[in-house]
Amino acid sequence: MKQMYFIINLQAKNGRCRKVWEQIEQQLTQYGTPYKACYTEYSGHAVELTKAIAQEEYEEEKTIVVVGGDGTLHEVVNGAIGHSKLTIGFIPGGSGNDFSRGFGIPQDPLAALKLILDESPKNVVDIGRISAGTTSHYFINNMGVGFDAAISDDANHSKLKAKLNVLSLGSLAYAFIVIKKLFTYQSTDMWIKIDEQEKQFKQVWFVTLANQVYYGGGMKIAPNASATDGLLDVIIVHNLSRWKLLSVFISVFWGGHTEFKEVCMLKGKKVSIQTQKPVIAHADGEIIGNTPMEVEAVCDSLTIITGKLEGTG
Ligand SMILES: Nc1ncnc2c1ncn2[C@@H]1O[C@H](COP(=O)(O)OP(=O)(O)OP(=O)(O)O)[C@@H](O)[C@H]1O
Repeated sequence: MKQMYFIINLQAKNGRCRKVWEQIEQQLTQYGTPYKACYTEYSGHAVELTKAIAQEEYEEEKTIVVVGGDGTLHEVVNGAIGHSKLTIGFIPGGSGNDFSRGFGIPQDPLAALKLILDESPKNVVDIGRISAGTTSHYFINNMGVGFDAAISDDANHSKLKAKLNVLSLGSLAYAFIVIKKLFTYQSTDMWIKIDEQEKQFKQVWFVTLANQVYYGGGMKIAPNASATDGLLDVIIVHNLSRWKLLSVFISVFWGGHTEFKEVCMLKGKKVSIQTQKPVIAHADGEIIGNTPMEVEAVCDSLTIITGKLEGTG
């Protein structure tokens, strides 16, 4: 039988992931399912735990189930790269949970566990590789440069958001951060090369490279993205006033932003982003540094347990 490991971030969703894990633990005990539980103790720990599990001496394939948010999954993906005997499952326990939306995983923790225990379809999916200088970084959902990364940066450090999260009002704090950034963020010119085509874009607010449809907690940033097409969807928002940017940002919730002439929707395998001055970037909502960056869709690199994938017909 496959060895099953759980990597759990009890701090996800401001500590409310603990309740999710308690439910899962209870169910596993009821089923008599053997497993090992590993708890993350600090930021970056899930990368180390994943690498250690991958290297454990055990002949059979292993399944690592993440119980937490997209940030914890992001770390597990980065630890799992290059280990072909690992399969990854996910039980949503975070605030955003965009991965579960895009990869057809139920939001209900027990239903997500059932999907894993039923040996549901395993899909080999694409991921994105970001190269900046000598370092490489991987993402499963999306990466972004500019306004949205600046918002993620503020949100990750916001004391107000942490306090309001406890009262389930985290999105109020997020809206406050968006408005603040709307008045302070400075757009910049960028040179974006997609496969062999290079183009200069004036006053770019943000560029998102998406492997799946959702980001920012349910926003349909890339309605046509697919994690199995070998390509990244490239969304460039440029040359518009602060007020129009707000309309674009709001319309992303239902995918209406694609109708704006200032929103350029492209697809490609290799994308290079150069900017007039260094611009902050995120991968799956985690800040990873500044431009310039080279990004590539890496095919067939990760095996995950999913529901029905969007964009696969
Ligand atoms: N024990 C810990 N203490 C503090 N931070 C931790 C701990 N374990 C993991 N982390 C960090 O917590 C951050 C947020 O976790 P995660 O993304 O899983 O939850 P979330 O932010 O609530 O969900 P989402 O990303 O879906 O919105 C991650 O960047 C991770 O590195």
